[in-house]
Amino acid sequence: MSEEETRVEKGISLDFRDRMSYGDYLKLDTLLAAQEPLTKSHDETLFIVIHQVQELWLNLIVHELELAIGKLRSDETGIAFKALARISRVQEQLISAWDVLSTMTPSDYLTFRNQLGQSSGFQSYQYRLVEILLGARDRRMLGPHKHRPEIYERLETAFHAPSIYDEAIAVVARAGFNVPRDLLDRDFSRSRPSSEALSEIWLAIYRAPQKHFELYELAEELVDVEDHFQQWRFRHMKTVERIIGHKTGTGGSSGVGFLKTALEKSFFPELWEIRTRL
Ligand code: HEM
Ligand SMILES: N[C@@H](CC(=O)c1ccccc1NC=O)C(=O)O
Repeated sequence: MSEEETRVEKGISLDFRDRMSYGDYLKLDTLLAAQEPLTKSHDETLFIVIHQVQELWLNLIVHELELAIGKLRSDETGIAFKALARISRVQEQLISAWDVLSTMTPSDYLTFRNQLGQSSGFQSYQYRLVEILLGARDRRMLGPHKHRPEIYERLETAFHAPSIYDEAIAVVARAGFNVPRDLLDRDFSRSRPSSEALSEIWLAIYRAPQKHFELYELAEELVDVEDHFQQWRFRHMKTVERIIGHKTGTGGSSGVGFLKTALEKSFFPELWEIRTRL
């Protein structure tokens, strides 16, 4: 073994020129060149970084959700649980990022808000994809992505496929519960009303957790993810109120009023509804 090879083996190579380096591997030049404020406003850098960090975490959430959906389908529930637990931890990061953005005051934001034109969070396709993978089925939300065919197709594909909740319900059916056929064989692109039959099944699982431990754990992992999702929505709404009050949004909505109505949406209604009845 040459002297250089021995050094590499010990992890102390001194010659980095033609080897993979930290910056190359992480594409840091690209990553750190991606903060290009449109104004000289000091706080615009914070605004850009917060959004970029959120999009990076959303990317990981999509990656983990797609894994979890596939693993539930093949009854590898342990791997799906691990992915769902990781998603919850990532969501904690997303939620605490609002604390950083809250250091921006209304007057700070108004120094560059005009430059944002009509762009808004409505155009975050990763956020929309996460909602769709969790089970949201509101076709109107695809509209802002029509001009980007590849992204639109990805959203459409997820829109027509079973969500994580649809797959969880199929796991429950395969475990022997009498899930109505119309919940299993259905047009997954349609939202469905809350199902009393499904609530009864979750009630049975929650009343005998030891007997159905895997399903009970699955349900609680899902509740954790929705709980965190709602916390994110709430912190977004409150941060927006704190920064722009009740001004209308750049995306054309009423602003805070719209964000408050989004708080009423639930991905897994039966899992929340049964809690009163236990
Ligand atoms: C100063 C900070 C922010 C303000 C004032 C703000 C304001 C708004 C408003 C008013 C809306 C409604 C759409 C509209 O009419 O514009 C909206 C939607 C949205 N915003 Fe923000 N936002 C801020 C920061 C963020 C950040 C950091 C993210 C993270 C990626 C984000 C993601 C979203 C998403 C995903 C939506 C769509 C929500 C839905 O359809 O339910 N926003 N935002
Ligand atoms: N909707 C915001 C603008 C906004 O927040 C925004 C603009 C451009 C890129 C990302 C944004 N963030 C999320 O809504 C506003 O009405 O001030």
